[in-house]
Amino acid sequence: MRISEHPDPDAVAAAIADELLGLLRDRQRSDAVPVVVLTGGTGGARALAALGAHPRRGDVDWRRIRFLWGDERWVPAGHPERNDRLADEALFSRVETDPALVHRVAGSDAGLSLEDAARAYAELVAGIDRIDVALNGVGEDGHVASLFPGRPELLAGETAPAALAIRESPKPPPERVTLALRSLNRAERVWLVATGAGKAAAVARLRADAAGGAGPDALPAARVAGTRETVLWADAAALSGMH
Ligand SMILES: O=C(O)[C@H](O)[C@@H](O)[C@H](O)[C@H](O)COP(=O)(O)O
Repeated sequence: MRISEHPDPDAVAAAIADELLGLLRDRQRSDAVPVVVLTGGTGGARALAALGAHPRRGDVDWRRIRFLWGDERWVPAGHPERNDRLADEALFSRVETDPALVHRVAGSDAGLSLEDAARAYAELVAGIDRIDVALNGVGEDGHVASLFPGRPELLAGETAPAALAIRESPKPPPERVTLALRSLNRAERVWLVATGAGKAAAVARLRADAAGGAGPDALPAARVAGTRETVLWADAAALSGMH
């Protein structure tokens, strides 16, 4: 795991936006349609805002980028608590995307059960053959997406569905759809985002878990790793737990 340390949360977001733009531009230069998995949370929101405000956002064709979400809250489409709403407000309002490539999880008002929505998303994700970057905010308990410590979803191995229904989430709202670990781990690059002193304990533990081989009892944030790279984007406060 590479650690990219920055002075504060805005500097972390700016650095992620810079690197992501460069990656998207390089992939499009080789005629690819890059695939990015977005995240919720304040870290994710700041990164999206930095992207949407980036002076070089015009260097990429946003209509030729495929977007997924690492997780989504089971609330109606357009609800303020939706993770895709963060992207709508911070980024998609500033660039032109192709809605057919923006893969939103069904809203709880779509007439599907939570399980059916998770199954539908799993089928969609299973059909995507390459994921370039998966952005993951890290929770204070070391969760990523809606994969929380000690939950059975973490034990679901390679035979698990690509996306899962989550009930009784310790982080409200209680019901969510999340990508499974194995889906996040298909990403070439897994980028973890953690800022603030509140994340210091989780960051210290995830670094130790990752260094120790990230067995089944490791934090969820330690169990995600890109096939090409894993980067922890953090500020000094979140990294303060190791000194
Ligand atoms: O749906 C969600 O809540 C997010 O996807 C979640 O995984 C988030 O990224 C972490 O909880 C970190 O959130 P903060 O960056 O706000 O601490």
